[in-house]
Amino acid sequence: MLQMQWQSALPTTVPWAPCSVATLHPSTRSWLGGKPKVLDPPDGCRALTIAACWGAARAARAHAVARLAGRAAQSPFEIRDVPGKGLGAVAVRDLAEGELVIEERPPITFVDAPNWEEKIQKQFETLPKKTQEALMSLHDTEEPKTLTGIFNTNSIGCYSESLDGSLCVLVSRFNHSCVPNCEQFWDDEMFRQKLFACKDIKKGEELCFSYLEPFLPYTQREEIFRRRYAFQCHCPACQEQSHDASDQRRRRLGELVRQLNRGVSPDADAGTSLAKELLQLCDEEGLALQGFRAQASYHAFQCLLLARRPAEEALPWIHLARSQLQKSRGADHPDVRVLRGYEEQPLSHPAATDEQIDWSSIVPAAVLLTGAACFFLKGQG
Ligand SMILES: C[S@@+](CC[C@H](N)C(=O)[O-])C[C@H]1O[C@@H](n2cnc3c(N)ncnc32)[C@H](O)[C@@H]1O
Repeated sequence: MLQMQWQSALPTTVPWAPCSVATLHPSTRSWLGGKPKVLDPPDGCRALTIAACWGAARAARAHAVARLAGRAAQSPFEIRDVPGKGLGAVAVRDLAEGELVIEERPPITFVDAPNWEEKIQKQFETLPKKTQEALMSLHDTEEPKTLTGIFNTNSIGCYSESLDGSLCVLVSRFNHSCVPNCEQFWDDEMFRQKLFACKDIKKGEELCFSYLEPFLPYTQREEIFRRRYAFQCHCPACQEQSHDASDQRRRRLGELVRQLNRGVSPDADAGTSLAKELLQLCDEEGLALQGFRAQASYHAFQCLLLARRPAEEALPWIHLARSQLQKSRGADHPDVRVLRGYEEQPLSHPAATDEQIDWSSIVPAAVLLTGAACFFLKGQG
C-alpha cells in the first residue's frame, strides 16, 4: 500500500509500505491540526457499502455488479469485468473534473505495528458475515486466498494521526492507471476513503486511480506491479513505444516535489518557476492529479507572500490552489475552507506577516515524507 502526502504546504505524495494498494494519496492529516471526528455515513454511502456486502464469494461479485448497475442513478459507476484486469469500475455517465466518485467507510483499518495481521483478523471477526464474505471475495494475488493476501492486494493508505491504512469493499475494485482519471483521498474527518474525478470523464470510460507515486519511472513501476500486484500495466503511459521522455518528466517531477517538501523560501521567482514547471510537466505527462497541482500552486503563493510581493501577484496562485485542492478533497474539506479564507484575505496568511513562520508544521512533514519513502523502499527491497 502506498499513500501520498504533501504535508509541507498541501497534500503530498508519499509511498507507504507493508500492505498494498499504492495510492496517490493526498494528505489526510489536516495541516491545520484538529482532532478527527467520526461521523455517521451519509445514507447514499451507507447504501452503497451495504450493497457491496452481500453474498458469498461468487455471489457477492455478481450481486455487487447487478446491485450497482441498478443504482446507476445514484452511483456514477458500475463494477464489471474489464478485459485483462478482472473486475473494475466503469463510468455509467459523464463525470466532471472534481466530482466525487465514491466515498466509503472502510470495514477494516490498519495501524502499522508488528502484530498488524493479528489485529486485522480480530477486526474481521467482529464484522457482519456479509461484510466478511464481501471482503473475502476481493482479489488476492496469491492462492489460496487469505485475509492477509487480500489486505496486501487491496489495502489503501490513509495517513492520519491514528491510522495508516484501510481495506474497503468497493474502492478495492478500482484498477490502477499511471495516467489516472481519479484521485484518492482519505478524509480523516469523515473517516472515509474518497475518490474524486481528477479530469472530465466520459460515460463508458474505466475509472482508475494510481497505486503508485506519479514520479516513478517506467521500469520501477513495472517491477512493483509485477512483484506486488502480479500484473502488467496496459495504461496509455506504459503502452508507449519509448518511455524515455515520460521517465525524464516523471524523474524531474520527483525532484520538484522534493524541493517543494524542503519548504518555502522568500525567493519568489524560484518558487513560482518551480510551480510553473511542475504544472507544465503534469500537463505534458497527462497527470491531472489535482492535489499534486494544489501543492505547487500553494507553494508559489507562500513564496510570493514571504518575498513581500503585492497581494495581486499572489492571488492567482491561491485561487488556483483552492480550486485544485477542492477538486481533490471536496468543497467542504477544512483545508479547502482555509484556502478560501486566504483567497479572501491573502495577507492573513502567516507568510505575509512579520511574525515568524511556524515551521513546526513543515519540518515534521519533511521528516514524515522521508520516513515514509524509506519505509516504502524497504518494502520494495
Ligand atoms: C485492488 S485490485 C483491483 C480490482 C481487481 N481488478 C478485481 O478484480 O477485484 C488490484 C488487482 O487488479 C488488477 N489490476 C489493477 N490495475 C491493473 C492494470 N492497470 N492492468 C492490469 N491489471 C490490473 C491486478 O490483478 C491487481 O492485482
